[in-house]
Amino acid sequence: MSKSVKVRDVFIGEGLPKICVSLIGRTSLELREEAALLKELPIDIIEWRGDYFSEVDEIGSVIDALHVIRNTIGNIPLLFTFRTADEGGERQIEKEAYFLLNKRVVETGLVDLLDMELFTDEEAMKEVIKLAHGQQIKVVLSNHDFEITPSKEEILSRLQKAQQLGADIPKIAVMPQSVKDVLTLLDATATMKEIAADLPIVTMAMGGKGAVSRMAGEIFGSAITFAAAKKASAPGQIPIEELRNILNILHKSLSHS
Ligand SMILES: O=C1C[C@@](O)(C(=O)O)C[C@@H](O)[C@@H]1O
Repeated sequence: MSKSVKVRDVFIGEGLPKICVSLIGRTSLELREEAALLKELPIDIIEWRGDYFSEVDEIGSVIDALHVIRNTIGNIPLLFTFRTADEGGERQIEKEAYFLLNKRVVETGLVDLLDMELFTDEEAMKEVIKLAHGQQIKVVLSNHDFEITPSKEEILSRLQKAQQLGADIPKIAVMPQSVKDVLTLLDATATMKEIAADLPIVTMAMGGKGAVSRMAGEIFGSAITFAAAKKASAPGQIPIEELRNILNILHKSLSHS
């Protein structure tokens, strides 16, 4: 039985995969409007994609925007992510600025989860993880491959590396070039679930071919699925209401088996 991760009232890794939707506003005003919209939808977690924010270089503006988001979304768990251009994000950032931003966000205590990219400076990353854990913030260590799907062994080794570095939730997103690649991702997910049974993991194959991986997490072992509100934050995301229905259908089938 795998251990779940509790953020506010949400148990990640138990029951249905949790639906996460990204805030991708460029200004504080846009973020407020988006957050108000998301609050009314059947979602479990909100991700703020800080790399979309036009004032992300100004720590003060980031903190102000965080207050706006937190005040708007109430008790919904908030994940902060700065996705670098190297891994499919909106902009590039110096390593030092990346860690400083993540540290400052953690220090506010306004977020519940923090995403950091796996392939970066490990010492600096460990320091932020320690800081986050001191604030009861859970850490997602992620990796994105927008070109290909690595081998099963490589996917497993990346997820395990995330686990060894102290992730509460290891995550990987890959791009399938074929249907077999989707199977590779699902196979790696199911295997990781068996060998790392005490941690929830998050996996997805992006693009149209990979969409099934965003629906079938409860079967194969992925604990969070990212859905699209008005605009997707990655290729292949499914609209929230449709995804919710599919998750419910698969959940029912599993409880009958
Ligand atoms: O890492 C992820 C997953 C994602 O890339 C996806 O494929 O749904 C979407 C991103 O916003 C998020 O940070």
